[in-house]
Amino acid sequence: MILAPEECGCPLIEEGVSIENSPICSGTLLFMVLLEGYIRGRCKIATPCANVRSAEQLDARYDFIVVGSGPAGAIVAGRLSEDKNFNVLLLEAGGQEPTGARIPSFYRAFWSNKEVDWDYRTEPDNYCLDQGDKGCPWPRGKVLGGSSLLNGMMYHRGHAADYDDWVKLGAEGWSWEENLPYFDMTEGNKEIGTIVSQKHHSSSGPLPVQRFRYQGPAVYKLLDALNETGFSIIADMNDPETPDGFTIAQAFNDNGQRYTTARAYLKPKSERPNLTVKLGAHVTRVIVTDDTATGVEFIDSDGNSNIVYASREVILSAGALNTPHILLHSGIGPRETLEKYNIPVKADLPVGLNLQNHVGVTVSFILPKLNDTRVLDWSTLATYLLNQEGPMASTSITQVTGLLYSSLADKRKKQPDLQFFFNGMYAECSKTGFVGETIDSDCQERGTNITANAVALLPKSKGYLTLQSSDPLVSPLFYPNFFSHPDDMIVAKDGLRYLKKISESKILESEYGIELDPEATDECSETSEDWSDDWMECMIRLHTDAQNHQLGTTAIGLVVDPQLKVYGIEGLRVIDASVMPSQPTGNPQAAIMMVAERGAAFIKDTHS
Ligand SMILES: Cc1cc2nc3c(=O)[nH]c(=O)nc-3n(C[C@H](O)[C@H](O)[C@H](O)COP(=O)(O)OP(=O)(O)OC[C@H]3O[C@@H](n4cnc5c(N)ncnc54)[C@H](O)[C@@H]3O)c2cc1C
Repeated sequence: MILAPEECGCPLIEEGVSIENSPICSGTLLFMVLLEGYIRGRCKIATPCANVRSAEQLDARYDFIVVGSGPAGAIVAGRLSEDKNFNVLLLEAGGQEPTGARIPSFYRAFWSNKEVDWDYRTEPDNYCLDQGDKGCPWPRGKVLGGSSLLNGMMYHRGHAADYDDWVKLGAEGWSWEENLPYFDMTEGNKEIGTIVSQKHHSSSGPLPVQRFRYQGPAVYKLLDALNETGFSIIADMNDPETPDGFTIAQAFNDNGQRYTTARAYLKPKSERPNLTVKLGAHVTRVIVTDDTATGVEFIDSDGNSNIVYASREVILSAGALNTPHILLHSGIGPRETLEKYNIPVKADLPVGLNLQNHVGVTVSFILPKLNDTRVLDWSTLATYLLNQEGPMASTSITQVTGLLYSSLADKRKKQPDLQFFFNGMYAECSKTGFVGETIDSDCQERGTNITANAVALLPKSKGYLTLQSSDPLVSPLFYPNFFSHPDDMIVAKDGLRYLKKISESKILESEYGIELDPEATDECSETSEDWSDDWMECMIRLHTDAQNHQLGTTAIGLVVDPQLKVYGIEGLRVIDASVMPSQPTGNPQAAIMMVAERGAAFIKDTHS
């Protein structure tokens, strides 16, 4: 490993998965090996003194056991351990945060890497047909920081009407006004007064939020094209006065790096002796004795089974796909499922049902007037290493997003039901680091490839997850039932009509010569006219965009009460995306963090 000649204050430990063999940049490439060494050797990026370390030994008993260190679990463990009287254990199945994941432009680099991604897939049905019969990919972080280590970092609180919908679904006390102070508790916005207003943001929370340090010409060209097409360009998608339009999103990042809740809320043991973090601890079940959760069972990284007890509460924050899995193996779930797998029933509850996710469609375009060359090279790397600036400090055109109304939306509610994303031109891979290296050497004439997504934010289709084995280490089965409600298809097609308009912009035509990518559209274009109704349906089935915003699997009112306590079981709460009764209309991490702050406050109120 090549170390920078800086003094870090703590030893630089080589840990966490490397980007060298990332599927985005397949093969071991000398340039990427060198880059990995440079990144790990930079104190400002590796921050060895601030990192949380995994405990070697555990006590037999803690006051609280929190399962999962994603956006929710890290906040719960962090907040509870602020009280010196509480002894808190945080168990996380995954390992240390890879240093490379801090680089915004590498945000896709760890997807499908089984060392940091649960790498789930839905059961095959009539969607995501471009995946063959493999279902839709659902990346999920299995690592300190959870899915906030794999995500696009966009900061969005959703709209007031989203939370009014929660109240209607039984989440008493969870209205927009009641949630606002908890949104504020998490957010450390660094652009108040410049990009966004104090009225809708807070600067006092521990999680830094701001635009990426780098935008670049492609981002501004795209915004010009959107403007030309007639869409509003807004400064802040969290401002209720400008609910629809396109913007450069603010994101969870600081000093040119991704910032996870684990990094913001969990402290090294030296700073917080009452907080113990154990990595590589895969929790298999909650131990329930006489209707009370008394501890958990987990398998450690050596494959040994362990039990650890909780004097006060067990809190499940393993995410919307894994929390219900743990509950089912603990005997909490639909009786029929539990009996099928000979799991003694502790509480007959609809765990795993009500699975919801945003869903839409991906369209690929080529830009023949733009050379198919890599953004990452020696000069980009040098800029990043010196000042954490340049293309590596951003997610390229992915930082642009938009919220619009479909034909089915009720505009009076100021709750846009379509979101748009763009992908491509990332500084994420290079073989040699030479300026001008082409991406696809067989097809240099083709031009740069980008994709755009239109996503339904209030889908009416609901799915479920269930067990496929009595072995808790075997993943559950996911049946999202995408587009089972016909309205969702109408909304997705409206989204495609917007994308058509955008792709016809004069700016995109004159600057880039934009056209549909025949490789990704031919299958539909052979049977129907481009952008016709049939073509759109074909595209939606083939190139389904199954988002990563799963929630609702242990919803308030169904499985937990409004204080997030599991019905019928003492000492057990769920605090993560699972409890959200319906979708926020936007990226959900900010809302999940709000849920975590509220959940931690409920626990403190109960036990202080
Ligand atoms: C690719 C991708 C892009 C996204 N982009 C955005 C975005 O730009 N903005 C946004 O707001 N949201 C985004 N999201 C969504 C957001 O990241 C998730 O909704 C959020 O991370 C969920 O938080 P959580 O705490 O509920 O669960 P998770 O983040 O999934 O965390 C759960 C944690 O629990 C651990 N765990 C699970 N099972 C066990 C077990 N049995 N034992 C021990 N530990 C366990 C996991 O390893 C994980 O660390 C994206 C998600 C993905 C995957």
